[in-house]
Amino acid sequence: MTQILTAADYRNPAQRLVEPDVWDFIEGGAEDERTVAANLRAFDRVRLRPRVLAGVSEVDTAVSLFGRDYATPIGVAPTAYQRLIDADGEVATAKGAGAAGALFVVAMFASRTIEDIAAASSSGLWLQLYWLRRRDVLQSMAERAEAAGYDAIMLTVDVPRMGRRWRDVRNGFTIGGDVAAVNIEAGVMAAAHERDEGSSAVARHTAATFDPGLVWSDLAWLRGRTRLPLVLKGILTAEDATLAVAHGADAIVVSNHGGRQLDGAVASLDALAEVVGAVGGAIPVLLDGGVRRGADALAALALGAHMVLLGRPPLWGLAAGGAEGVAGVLRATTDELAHAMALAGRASLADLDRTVVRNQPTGGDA
Ligand SMILES: Cc1cc2nc3c(=O)[nH]c(=O)nc-3n(C[C@H](O)[C@H](O)[C@H](O)COP(=O)(O)O)c2cc1C
Ligand SMILES: O=C(O)C(=O)c1ccccc1
Repeated sequence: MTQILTAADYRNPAQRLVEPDVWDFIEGGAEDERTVAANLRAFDRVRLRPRVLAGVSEVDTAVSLFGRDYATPIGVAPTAYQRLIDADGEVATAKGAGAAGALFVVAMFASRTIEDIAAASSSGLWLQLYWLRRRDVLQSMAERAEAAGYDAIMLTVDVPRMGRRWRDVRNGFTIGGDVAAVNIEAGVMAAAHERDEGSSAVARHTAATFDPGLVWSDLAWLRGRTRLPLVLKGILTAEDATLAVAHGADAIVVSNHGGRQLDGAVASLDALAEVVGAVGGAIPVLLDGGVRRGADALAALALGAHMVLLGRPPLWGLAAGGAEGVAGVLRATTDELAHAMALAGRASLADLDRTVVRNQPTGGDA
């Protein structure tokens, strides 16, 4: 029995506790999973430049965003169907994130209601949406989020179609039993639940319900239907970062969807500098993909991220220990961040800048 000291320590217990096909759904990525690997490798390449005699008796990881204070800049990325791995699902995740003082982004395909999750939360919540053909469903979900006290809408823009996740196809993966996307009318979802050789449940979701015709000018429609800040998730280039700012995004997330969409896409960390450069401080930039330890968060924050989000690690925590496990993952990584900040001679997040990270000789994922 390994002691649980780090976020990664939740991974093996989690794998033992979930069904193999659910494990593959969580861990898997698109096609050859090269971008999954690249996200992790990019952090492994980072080398830090510690400063000394910097007075680090108090180290502060507090950050605020959209008017809300957080104890940590490490939050929980949106992941669908959390009841696949815990009976309480997103309600447990909300409790865990709240206990750690962390942001939790609730997925459109959550398996608990927007309102039940809000009732369990003591921290900031955002609601993630995909661009559905049924815009009335988008509008009503945005309205429900606003009424339930969510702080922002996050529109995921890197899924015009679902990435090909061969593990799920080979497993004939389906979402079933008593797990469902309870915030979306059953009629909208019907096609997603039919079994089909050569496809997977998640691929059928997109084919049946997502609108791949989404273009920049469509964003004004959503903008006009919610007072909440609008965050775009899935930006990897300076060009799109510039367009996001021009079209009124309130924040963007540098993300390749955890390597689950375009296999071969650039690692999130490797895309961060060009995106931050293009945004030029106009709006906050967040990052997800491959953040596993506090030092990873430190590197991303130093390169200009305002917050980082964890996708798979909170699911390991949720599977292994419910709300406590989610809080454990967030606390372990936040504690590592504070520790790394002290040893790097930077006592607050405001002290983190590019001088924390040594320039990479190759400058990318070579
Ligand atoms: C099981 C699983 C389900 C996901 N579901 C969604 C989703 O519904 N919406 C979304 O925008 N991103 C989704 N993502 C992507 C995550 O939000 C995030 O971008 C990614 O997991 C970050 O990478 P990491 O897992 O390496 O931390 C999902 C990721 C996983 C692993
Ligand atoms: O976005 C994802 O990665 C994902 O796995 C998913 C699954 C079901 C519905 C929507 C997204």
